[in-house]
Amino acid sequence: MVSSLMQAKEVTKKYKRFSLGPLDMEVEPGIVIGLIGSNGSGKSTLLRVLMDVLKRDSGHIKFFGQEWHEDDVEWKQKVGYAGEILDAYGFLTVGELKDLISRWYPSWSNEQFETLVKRYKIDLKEKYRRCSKGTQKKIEFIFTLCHNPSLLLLDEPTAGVDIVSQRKMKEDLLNFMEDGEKAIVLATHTVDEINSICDEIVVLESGRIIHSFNKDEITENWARIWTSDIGENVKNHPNVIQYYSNPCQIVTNDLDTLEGIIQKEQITINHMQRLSLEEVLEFLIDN
Ligand SMILES: Nc1ncnc2c1ncn2[C@@H]1O[C@H](COP(=O)(O)OP(=O)(O)OP(=O)(O)O)[C@@H](O)[C@H]1O
Repeated sequence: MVSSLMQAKEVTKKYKRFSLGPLDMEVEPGIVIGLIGSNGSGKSTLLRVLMDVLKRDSGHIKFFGQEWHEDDVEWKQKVGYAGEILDAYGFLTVGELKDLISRWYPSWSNEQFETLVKRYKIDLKEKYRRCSKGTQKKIEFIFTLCHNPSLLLLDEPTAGVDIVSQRKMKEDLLNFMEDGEKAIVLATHTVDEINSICDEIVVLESGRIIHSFNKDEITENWARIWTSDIGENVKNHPNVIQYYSNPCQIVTNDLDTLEGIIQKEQITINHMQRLSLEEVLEFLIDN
């Protein structure tokens, strides 16, 4: 088993008014990474650069332990990428698209394709461009799964998808992860997806990774504490994310450390509550 399915080092991409990176990222087997950030923070650009759909300006990217030559296709055949790249083939029916795409993958499974087409109720005779946005998302999702990839890079795969299909997609992603050797990078704005699928969370802001956390660590360490008072040492502590003075309330990203500091300052803790994942994500994206 390779120790790293994808490794990016010092990767950059510059547009006229936006720069991605320099950025390091590693994807290990068995891990689902939720890539989050406000609109325009660079999530799609990052996935496109990783997939070589968009040429990077500098940096190194390895897939499956190797730095591939740009003409090599072997690594691309082991990665499932959903990033709205099928629009150019919109004049084809879904069935014709499948004929085209399947030829490119030696490990393509028609059986799995047929199962998923039934599961998501896709009409193979419909032209791709005539499919609704949500249906196009489902079709792209199906294509990413049918060639037995080891790594999925998914750009908001459930955006615009009906709730029943969203649930099915979540189930399919959890099944995909079952053998513990695969991985997913999932750009998403959906807290429920992060909650139910992701193990790690990477936060992008203005093209840079500003946080990278294990999800369980977040929910253990972030808390809101109501106190009798707030001294300067507490206010200025690096683990205090926000405070209010009336009534005294502190938001921290390290509960153990803050409890120690508060005790040392002889301040009384009146009440304490762990933050929900949603609240923490709002702080991470907003600050
Ligand atoms: N072809 C392009 N030319 C110039 N700038 C671009 C191009 N494509 C994207 N950008 C800019 O790059 C920045 C990042 O865009 P990107 O689509 O990667 O963000 P995102 O985090 O995926 O956003 P969202 O959550 O809205 O999908 C934006 O400021 C966008 O305007």
